Amino acid sequence: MPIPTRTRVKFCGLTREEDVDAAVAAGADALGFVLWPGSGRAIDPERLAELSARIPAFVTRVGLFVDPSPALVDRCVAHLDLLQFHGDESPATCAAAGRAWIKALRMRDGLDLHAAAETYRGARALLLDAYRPGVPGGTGETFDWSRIPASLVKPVILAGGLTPDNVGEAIAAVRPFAVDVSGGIEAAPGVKETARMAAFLRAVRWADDQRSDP
Ligand SMILES: O=C(O)c1ccccc1N[C@@H]1O[C@H](COP(=O)(O)O)[C@@H](O)[C@H]1O
Repeated sequence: MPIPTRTRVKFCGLTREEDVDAAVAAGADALGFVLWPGSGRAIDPERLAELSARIPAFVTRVGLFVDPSPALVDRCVAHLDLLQFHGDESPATCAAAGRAWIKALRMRDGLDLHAAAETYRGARALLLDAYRPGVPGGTGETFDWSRIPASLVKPVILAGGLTPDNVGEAIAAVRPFAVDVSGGIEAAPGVKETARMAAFLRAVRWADDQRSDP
């Protein structure tokens, strides 16, 4: 797929009205809500409905799940534009709700991204995150970006330990379709910092301006 000249930005793990409003005002393309109860950033479907209702058109509302029950997805889906799966979900499970979806892959040794892109060909993109055994994501850790092949057939959303300080380098190295950040814009789990969100977006725009793609 063509490399975008503007890297899309998703802020994930929002739990507060003021952070949603600040993220939209700052210019985020997508906002993520963690619907996995094991996370310190988790919200329930009722809270999702409240926060999602504040988000204007053209900002994508993303729900993050880890091996969810069909009932949980059912209760959330009306408030979401896109589903993000971080567990061991099969392609059929990801597609079952009838919403657009993306699949998160943790970069454990031996992962074949070309094969995964084929397996999850129904995904709108692959989100690549760091691997820590026993933790489904959101670790705040980076991984070796040189492991990402340039020729993947799916758009890449780069995640894992991104911050305002390293996202420019990450974009230069990977040229992803989008970047996704949670811990790198937080004061505490689920509590975002407006200044860090703005700094992250500035760093992305600066990196985009440096690009010299054909
Ligand atoms: O944020 C969480 O708590 C979380 C829990 C389970 C799976 C994924 C989770 N977050 C996602 O992980 C990546 C990287 O996060 P970070 O920037 O390293 O903190 C990102 O996609 C988050 O949405």
